[in-house]
Amino acid sequence: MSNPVPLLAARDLVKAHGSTEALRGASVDLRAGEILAVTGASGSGKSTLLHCLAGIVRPDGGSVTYGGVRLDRLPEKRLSELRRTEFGVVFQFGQLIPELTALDNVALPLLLAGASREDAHERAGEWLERLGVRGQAELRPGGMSGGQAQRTSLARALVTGPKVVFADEPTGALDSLASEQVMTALVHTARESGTAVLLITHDAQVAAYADREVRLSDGTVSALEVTA
Ligand SMILES: Nc1ncnc2c1ncn2[C@@H]1O[C@H](COP(=O)(O)OP(=O)(O)OP(=O)(O)O)[C@@H](O)[C@H]1O
Repeated sequence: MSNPVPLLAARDLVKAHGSTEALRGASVDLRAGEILAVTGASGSGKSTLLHCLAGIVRPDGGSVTYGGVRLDRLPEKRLSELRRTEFGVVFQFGQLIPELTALDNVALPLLLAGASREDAHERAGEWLERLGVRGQAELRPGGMSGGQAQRTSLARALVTGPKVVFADEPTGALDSLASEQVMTALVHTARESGTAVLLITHDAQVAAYADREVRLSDGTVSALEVTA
């Protein structure tokens, strides 16, 4: 393997939601630039694993290490800064801001990071172009198709140049054609920019876009397959 040291590593993660043990000792590695699919039945702990890896929730036990830094031990302020600069996130229902145009949605993370309005809009436009939705730049999310909205969400996740994109069922609400377009755009842009992707899906056709697949079962990683 050219990249033996993982960029992001979870070891023996334990996380409970009330009395439900969502993770019971899950371990997974994500290497720089790789696309990793996390599959498993509903309720097997996929979203909880993503939330722990992305530093959105802290595990009850085990460790999450990113580039040698223990994420699970970082103070909240440093953790949120790291999330903002190193990570991008896409959810099943894009979660774009409904009042803003596609261009403004994608420009927002840059504006929050201190970019000028002109620069943010220029870069946002470039990313919409790369994801094939430049023509929708002035539309609000309500006026777009599901696939266009998801590609806009991908542009927003990628615009800051993250090292990792976390995608939780990004095609879960799309038909198969839109799903294919979103996955093609995600894989192409991630490869081009060297971004690693942790992709949660229950769809085998979507998982087939990944370099590797790990399967969760009852909160532990039960199988590891090389798909490409
Ligand atoms: N906030 C929460 N409060 C209570 N229970 C929760 C919460 N989040 C998750 N759970 C429970 O934890 C377990 C794992 O949930 P998780 O969402 O991580 O699984 P999943 O594999 O992503 O499921 P799905 O494919 O249905 O989204 C499930 O039993 C779920 O009901």
